[in-house]
Amino acid sequence: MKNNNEHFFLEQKELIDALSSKIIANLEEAILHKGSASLLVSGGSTPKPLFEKLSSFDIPWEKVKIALCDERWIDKNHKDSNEKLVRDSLLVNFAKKAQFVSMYQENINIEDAQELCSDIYKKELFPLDVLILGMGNDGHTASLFPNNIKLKESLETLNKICICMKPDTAPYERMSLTKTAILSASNIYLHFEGVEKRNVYKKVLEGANSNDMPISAILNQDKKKIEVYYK
Ligand SMILES: O=C(O)[C@H](O)[C@@H](O)[C@H](O)[C@H](O)COP(=O)(O)O
Repeated sequence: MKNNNEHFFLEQKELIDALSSKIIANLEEAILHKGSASLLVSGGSTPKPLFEKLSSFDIPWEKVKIALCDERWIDKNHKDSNEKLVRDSLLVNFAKKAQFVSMYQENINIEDAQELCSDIYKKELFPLDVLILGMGNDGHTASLFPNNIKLKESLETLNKICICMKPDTAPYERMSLTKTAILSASNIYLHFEGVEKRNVYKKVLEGANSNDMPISAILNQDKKKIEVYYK
């Protein structure tokens, strides 16, 4: 693997302790240097314990803006909404004071919302300080899905920050950061757990095609070093 740093753990607790400490250190450094920080997180089931741990650190969260790498285009109160997950598990404890910047825009067609989301992210969150990606068993990351009609554009565009995609293999239309936007972040983490995902990761290390496994486009590049935390 090109530039990346791997951190393998046998226990979830060890992984969460190590990853959360790194993220908190990045946020504190950004706050020290710029007076504020942005933290971009992913949804799904893996990050919940990490979110809970992060929320327990007593840092100046009022100077931190939190947002999503990708969102399902459903009501904010829907059980599968990533915003709901973040509000319920990260914007609690000390992190209650952080500001959340929504990706989901109510009553707007997802196609029409691409530009609006890009503008909001540019104004509120850029430059991105810390970004955490997850990975699916099919090799998707954020909402960049394999063999999708919009995948090529999402991996190649240099101008767009947000792009919408309708996965063939997962429910709901999604809004996602593009590859360019993801790689613009100063500190990029990939967090995954379990044997199936370790097998996907192995295929990516062997050079899997990014059309089949979009995470390959993030890991197999020379622009940014990715910190990979896994068990
Ligand atoms: O909204 C989403 O679905 C995500 O942001 C997605 O990219 C996620 O990180 C992976 O699908 C892993 O999800 P799990 O942790 O549930 O396996």
